[in-house]
Amino acid sequence: MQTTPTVTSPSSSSCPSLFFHPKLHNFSVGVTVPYRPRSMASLSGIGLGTPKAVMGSSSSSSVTENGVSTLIEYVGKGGIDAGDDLVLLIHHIQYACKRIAALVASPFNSSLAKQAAAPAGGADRDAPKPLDIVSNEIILSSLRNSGKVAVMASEEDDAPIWISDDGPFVVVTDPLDGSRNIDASIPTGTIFGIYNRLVELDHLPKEEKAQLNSLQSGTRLVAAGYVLYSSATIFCVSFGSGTHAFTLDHSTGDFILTHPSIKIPPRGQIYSVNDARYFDWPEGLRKYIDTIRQGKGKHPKKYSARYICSLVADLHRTLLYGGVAMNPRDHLRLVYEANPLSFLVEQAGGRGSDGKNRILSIQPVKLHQRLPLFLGSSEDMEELESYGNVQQKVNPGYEV
Ligand SMILES: O=P(O)(O)OC[C@H]1O[C@](O)(COP(=O)(O)O)[C@@H](O)[C@@H]1O
Repeated sequence: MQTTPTVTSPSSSSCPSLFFHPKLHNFSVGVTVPYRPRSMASLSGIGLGTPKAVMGSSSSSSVTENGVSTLIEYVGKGGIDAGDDLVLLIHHIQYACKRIAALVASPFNSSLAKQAAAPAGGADRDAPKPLDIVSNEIILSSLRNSGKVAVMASEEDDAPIWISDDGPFVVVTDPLDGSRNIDASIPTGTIFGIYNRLVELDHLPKEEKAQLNSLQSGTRLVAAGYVLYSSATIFCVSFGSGTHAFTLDHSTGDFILTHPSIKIPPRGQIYSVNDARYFDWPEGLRKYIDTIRQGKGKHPKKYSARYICSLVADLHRTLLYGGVAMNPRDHLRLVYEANPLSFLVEQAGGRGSDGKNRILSIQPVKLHQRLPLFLGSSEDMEELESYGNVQQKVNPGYEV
């Protein structure tokens, strides 16, 4: 029998002391404490410009006199002023993600990374691993502690969990994506999307309103983000005005704005797909990949392949370098993977599609709905879709 490791609440003394915790630091909404880096020397030369240059013209400055902005300053009153409720929620999400970052990197948790016990009839490559379950518990406890969440819908739970009647937000999440490769220290990530609670559904039974609140269309996202656990821990987020990435400064426990207003290049030179599946692909997708590999597409350069097999990591690279990241079979989930990531890509100037339709305009009908996913540079996406038949219908199930 598989035992689920217990997760202590963030307020317990087992929290790594390195990390900022709202309760321990007497966090109170509305009070903005300017970030004071411990050592400015360690921050010089990281490419942070003047406040205006850092924030772009559409946002008010969220950068302190030191020229450095933390995630919390960015969302707070000195920055985009996302509202006290959302600031508090983001505070708790970033705290949870710092705990997950510590967990996936810890030498003491290698047993947690192992595959879940194989069920009778063979191993299920999609079965949750203990680290998935612990990460889910970490996120859930942070959302509960925020007091700002009505419902959490997670990849790891069969149904959404109703948390609080008066929480203003709904959170959808994949707590630890890419965990199948974690034994080899491959990058992993947390994905989340935030919606407003639909107050018009308040009168419904909990189960029903939990479900309907979680099935909101991606066009209604208030914010979305991912946290990449890799050589750096990166919190990439959008509140509907650009996509911005913050890198964890391990010396202070703060996420520092390092990639303001990310603009995905309109055209890249990289495609990202599991091309061992080539012979299960439809004609259109084969032709597209064959064409760009040979430099015979609209961009007269030979494309390179990169595939980590970890969605957050593959998307992060695509956002920065351009190109297209895809999983053409019905594998990735609309609600807590495709929608939040498409929101981020669109906010960076790119596109998210199932090969035919814009992801954000697809109405979810069930929580764990799967679909083909294509994310990337606008020109690459347009060229890909022009091949028509790019969705992989053959889905035999793959062992690895
Ligand atoms: O086996 P495929 O089709 O290459 O799928 C790999 C994809 O599956 C994922 O591991 C997600 O699958 P899970 O949500 O089941 O963990 C992604 O991180 C990765 O991009």
